Amino acid sequence: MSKGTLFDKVWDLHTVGTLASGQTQLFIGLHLIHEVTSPQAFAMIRERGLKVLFPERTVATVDHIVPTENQARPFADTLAEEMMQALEKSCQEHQITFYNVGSGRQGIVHAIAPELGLTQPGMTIACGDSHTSTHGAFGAIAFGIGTSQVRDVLASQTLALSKLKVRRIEVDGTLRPGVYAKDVILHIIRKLGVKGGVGYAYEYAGSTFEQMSMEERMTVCNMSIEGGARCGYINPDRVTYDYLKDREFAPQGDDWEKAVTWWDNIRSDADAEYDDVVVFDAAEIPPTVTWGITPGQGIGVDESIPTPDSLPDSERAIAEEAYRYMKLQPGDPIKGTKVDVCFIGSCTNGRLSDLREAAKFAKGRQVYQGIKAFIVPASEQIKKEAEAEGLDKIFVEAGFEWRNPGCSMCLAMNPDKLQGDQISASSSNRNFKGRQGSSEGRTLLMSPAMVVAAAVNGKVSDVRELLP
Ligand SMILES: CC(C)[C@H](C(=O)O)[C@@H](O)C(=O)O
Repeated sequence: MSKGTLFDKVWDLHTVGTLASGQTQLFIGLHLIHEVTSPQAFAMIRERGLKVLFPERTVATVDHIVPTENQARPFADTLAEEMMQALEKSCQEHQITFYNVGSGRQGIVHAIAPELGLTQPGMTIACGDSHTSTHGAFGAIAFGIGTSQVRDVLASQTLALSKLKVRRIEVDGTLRPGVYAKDVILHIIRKLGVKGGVGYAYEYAGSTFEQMSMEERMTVCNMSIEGGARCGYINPDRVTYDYLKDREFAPQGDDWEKAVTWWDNIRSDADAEYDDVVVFDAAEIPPTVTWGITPGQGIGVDESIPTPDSLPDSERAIAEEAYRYMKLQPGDPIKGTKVDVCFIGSCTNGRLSDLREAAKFAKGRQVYQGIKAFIVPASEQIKKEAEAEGLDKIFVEAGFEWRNPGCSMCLAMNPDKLQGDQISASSSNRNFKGRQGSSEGRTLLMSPAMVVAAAVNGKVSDVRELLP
């Protein structure tokens, strides 16, 4: 095996050859598909009379368009119903495993592949979805692709790609109470910028990530793309193996031990060389909230919205645009900003540990009058497990709605949308203009615990004040 970073090793091991363009033809071990970016890819396959080369390496589910309330078919939204039917038909035609609504395994694609044990260290994983970087939490090289690349993977199980540089992002120390994985990644993006990672894979290393659970690691890797990095990963370790052991598609019996030995070998070597290294101190990371229209416009909950003169030249224009769109004043504290809607869910923060943490703060409290607050588990399995623990009851008693799994109001391709210029406290990953279903809707990104704090106070609040 070659020496170097995990990225280098996995890349080399999956290289089929070098193309005339100079790009690498890279073998993709696991291909995940959903209803939004696959229909045209299948149409192109049909037009060219091609077939899916390795149907057993593609797994499908439906997530973006699924209603979280009334899931009766046909869906009321005809476009959603068409996408659903197209996926059902294509999967049947090409013998692709499809985890449909009600299968017990449906959910956001980035939640179900790990929970089924499909996502494993050392793999190359692609999906027509930018948040595919999530799977890097397992030490896989996983990235989002466009529809024509979905076609390429279906037809050839390979992609034409240029190799990325690797930046090691080291965070050391213990997070302070009320500070979560979400705050870590929002802080990294705040410091390195939304374009800082362009051309890089991010390797997250250091004791802070080592102490994190797999679900927390997924939250971090998930938002790599929001920092401009096509993929982000964490070297596999005991935490990774404990999570994977005995999952349905994880190696079993003798194969398990062989796999662990192999996974240990693909970790970055201690003397690996990086194109860049950045170091952060965990103790300096505050509960973070975005105030603007990019995930890089984040501040500590007790900070004020930055004034133009406090910003570097390169950030002023986007800040001006953000003040206008968000209807927020530079210099004002973010704490106390009134919110209308509170959303907990998404591939970033809709997992069981997120719901458990949110429930701790919701227990015995009440959603503030007039606030719409709802919880969307990321998968059917998460929903079932949460219900078995009684988390749904805690939320409902506190005044939250308890919904069915899907991407929901992260991007509002289903009926869950903001109205007019409503402002949301959201555990999702993007605060772009119009992201949550209304062309004037405003999004404040934060951790699930911070969303609960906003829900019970009706305004942006510091979750540390709710700590026991
Ligand atoms: C629909 C899909 C192409 C899109 C993405 O790639 O990220 C979506 O998941 C998102 O989060 O905006």
